[in-house]
Amino acid sequence: MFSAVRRLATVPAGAPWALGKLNHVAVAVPSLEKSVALYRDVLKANVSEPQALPEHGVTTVFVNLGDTKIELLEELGDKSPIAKFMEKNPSGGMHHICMEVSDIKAAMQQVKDNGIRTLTPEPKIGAHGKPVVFLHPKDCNGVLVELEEE
Ligand SMILES: CC[C@@H](C(=O)O)C(=O)SCCNC(=O)CCNC(=O)[C@H](O)C(C)(C)COP(=O)(O)OP(=O)(O)OC[C@H]1O[C@@H](n2cnc3c(N)ncnc32)[C@H](O)[C@@H]1OP(=O)(O)O
Ligand SMILES: [Co+2]
Repeated sequence: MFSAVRRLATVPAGAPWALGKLNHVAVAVPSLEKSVALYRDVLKANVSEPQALPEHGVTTVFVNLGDTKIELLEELGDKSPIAKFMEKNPSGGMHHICMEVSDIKAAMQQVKDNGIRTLTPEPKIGAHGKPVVFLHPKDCNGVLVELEEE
């Protein structure tokens, strides 16, 4: 937590945690292969290898864009959290944004104190091996928000 705080926005005196940069914008897609062809072959972006994350019900590919990323998400398994979204948006669409926080438990407490629902009671380990939590889109202006501890 302490080394991360140095990289993040200045923590105001007395504040237990700080919001950092935009880590990624996630796009749910029907075919990772076709999306990778767009970003890697047409747009010439630096693109990671696919990573299957069965515990999250998705396979991810990261498009590296300097200091931030696009996360491409494809459904994995029969209980994928993006299944309904893909039914509603068969050609894909913007799925969530992910912002960094210096202390995820403190950030969760703060959002809960402000009536914002977290989608799990505890953080999970996300695609970068760091703790992540999602906030309900209905409490965040219609946007699904992921917080990642850095
Ligand atoms: C790889 C790990 C990690 C990382 O490290 O980066 C990831 O990013 S994993 C990504 C996939 N995982 C998740 O998205 C987990 C959190 N999401 C969920 O738990 C669910 O997707 C959800 C947000 C609770 C939605 O559940 P769902 O069953 O799809 O739909 P509902 O119909 O119950 O939705 C309720 C309501 O919310 C609207 N909605 C749903 N998804 C989104 C969205 N992505 N953006 C904005 N709004 C969304 C949905 O339309 C419903 O609204 P109404 O139709 O008005 O009722
Ligand atoms: Co994400």
